[in-house]
Amino acid sequence: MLKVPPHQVAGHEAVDGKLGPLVDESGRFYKPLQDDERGSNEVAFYSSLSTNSGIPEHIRRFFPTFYGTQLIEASDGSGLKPHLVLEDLARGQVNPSIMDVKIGSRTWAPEVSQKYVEKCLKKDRESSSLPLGFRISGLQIFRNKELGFWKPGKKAAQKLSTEEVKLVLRRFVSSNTLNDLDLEPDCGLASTVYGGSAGILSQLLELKAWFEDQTIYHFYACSILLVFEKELALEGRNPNAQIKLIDFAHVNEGRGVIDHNFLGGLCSLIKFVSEILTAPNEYKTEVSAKDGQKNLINTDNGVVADQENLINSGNGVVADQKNLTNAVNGVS
Ligand SMILES: Nc1ncnc2c1ncn2[C@@H]1O[C@H](COP(=O)(O)OP(=O)(O)OP(=O)(O)O)[C@@H](O)[C@H]1O
Ligand SMILES: O=P(O)(O)O[C@@H]1[C@H](O)[C@H](O)[C@@H](OP(=O)(O)O)[C@H](OP(=O)(O)O)[C@H]1O
Repeated sequence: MLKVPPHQVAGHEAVDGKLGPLVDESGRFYKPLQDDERGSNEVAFYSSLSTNSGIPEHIRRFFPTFYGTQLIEASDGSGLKPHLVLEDLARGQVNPSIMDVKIGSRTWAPEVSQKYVEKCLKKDRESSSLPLGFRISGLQIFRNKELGFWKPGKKAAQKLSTEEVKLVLRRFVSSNTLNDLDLEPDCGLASTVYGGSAGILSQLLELKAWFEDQTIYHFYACSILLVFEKELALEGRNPNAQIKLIDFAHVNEGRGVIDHNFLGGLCSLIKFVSEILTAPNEYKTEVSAKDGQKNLINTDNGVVADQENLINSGNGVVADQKNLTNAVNGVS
């Protein structure tokens, strides 16, 4: 039986009669091919990845397993449609915390139309993509069984300012239950999730080492998905923290040139994650130095003006505007 992915955090969604991905019980994720060249590009990328002997084995694990394409009933009722068949990265996870981080300060490939450049540039400007080289496309953070997930709307997630992105990266690995009384995230799970030889930082560094050398592909508008099971981390067990690259509709040939756009964004993400490990309390200092809530709320890109999207969190976690503002800013 195909169903809407229970843990999708960004991208096109199979809701309200729209076209989006589906999952089955055997652990497969079916992503519909978009009718334009984005669909064929993504198939071409996965096919090339499967056959390219230049990709080291330890790097292949950062990509979802690809099982080809299949005609299945599309979620929008339009009938049979070709779908990419991928490994479901949330399979077997009970309450996964997930963050989709779109890498690169520039999200369009060369030789696209001026209209498309303008569309992307607008989003890059309105998000942290330009200043940071990446943006959070969407996320969910498990709080606890009673409260469920903290899942801000996609639009609001994408408009987080630099300070808010730093806060959310801390919040992602915090063990406090993230309600409006939390003054700041405790980063209690940082060493288990971000740190250690199998942790997210170590994986990001491994990926970076490949990007410092590889000239096969240029990954425009591609994301790194960060996933882990918070409940396992809280129990002191291995939280299965992993990073995976997803969304290859805009991958181009590298033609002997390193992917400096992706590499720059990856280094920027690595820097923030490293800082959380070395100085988990630094955010507290920044907040007080900036007169706390007032300055953080009045961000220059209007995150808090987008309250409606944040409140409409899909699973009703954020109950009201006040909680939301506090949730985003980490202040009460
Ligand atoms: N293989 C996978 N397994 C589980 N979840 C996935 C997988 N691939 C993608 N997702 C989920 O779906 C979301 C969207 O994925 P993706 O970016 O590939 O779709 P998209 O519709 O092309 O997105 P966009 O509109 O941003 O281009 C991700 O944020 C993630 O939550
Ligand atoms: O992140 P959001 O707000 O969901 O917005 C989507 C996101 O920017 C995708 O990257 C984009 O697809 P491309 O990158 O492939 O252009 C898609 O365009 P679309 O609506 O034209 O499919 C947008 O709707």
